[in-house]
Amino acid sequence: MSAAIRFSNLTLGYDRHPAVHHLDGDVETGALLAICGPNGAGKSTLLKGIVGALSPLSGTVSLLRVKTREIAYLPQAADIDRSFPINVFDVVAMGLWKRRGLFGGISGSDEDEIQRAIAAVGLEGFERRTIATLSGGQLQRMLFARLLIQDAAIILLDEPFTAIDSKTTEDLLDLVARWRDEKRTVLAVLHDLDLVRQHFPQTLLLARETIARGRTEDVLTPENLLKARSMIEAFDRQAHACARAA
Ligand SMILES: Nc1ncnc2c1ncn2[C@@H]1O[C@H](COP(=O)(O)OP(=O)(O)OP(=O)(O)O)[C@@H](O)[C@H]1O
Repeated sequence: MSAAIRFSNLTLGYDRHPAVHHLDGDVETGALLAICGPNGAGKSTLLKGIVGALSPLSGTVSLLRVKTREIAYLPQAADIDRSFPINVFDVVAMGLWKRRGLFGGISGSDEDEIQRAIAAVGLEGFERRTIATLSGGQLQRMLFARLLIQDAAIILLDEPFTAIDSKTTEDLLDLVARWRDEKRTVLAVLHDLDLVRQHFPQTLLLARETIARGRTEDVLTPENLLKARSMIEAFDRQAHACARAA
């Protein structure tokens, strides 16, 4: 298997304060990789680095044989402005713009594709509903329909199943399995370790730096999880000490 993403001594952060340190290694094409770790471990920061929303403080993240526009990214639900007056059909249609260009227009066959994606996530009949009127689960289904339309080689999901009921989670996990069968590379930030163990063969455990990566059953051991938690707690204590000294 060839690599899709390569990290080389990658450090990412904000205002020159590192949040992810010295990350090395490859993500294989077609991998189904969970990114786990305590709050503040740098998981979302890593996705932002991969998608190019955050430039490295040092080191590199390289996309191999894939262009940035071939990445689809689902941010945390909290990052989405639900007051924006737009309906479900138009949000899903936005998944096309990287393929068609901003002023490309939507053809009849595009409309069919959008309709199929809406049906695939179980939202038929919701096309003209504004996003403010959707439940949390319906909103997430809509965003998965947009990911389907993007037809991306690499798919990044940031806490896709948080606050989503078990039926919706199962339906969306079926789409993730479909992407795996299509040999797309999927990276998902997840907190539910049982779900990771059941559905994600590979895991990267982060605590600002790599604690472990590889087969999920080898990574999510009590020892590694304890180590990750202690590293984050030690870092937080340091940060408080610094703040007091300042
Ligand atoms: N925009 C930002 N500006 C400054 N610091 C930030 C910013 N976003 C995140 N951070 C900091 O970077 C660190 C890593 O945050 P990140 O959101 O990547 O963690 P996470 O592992 O995704 O956490 P969670 O599980 O809570 O979502 C944290 O200390 C956080 O406070």
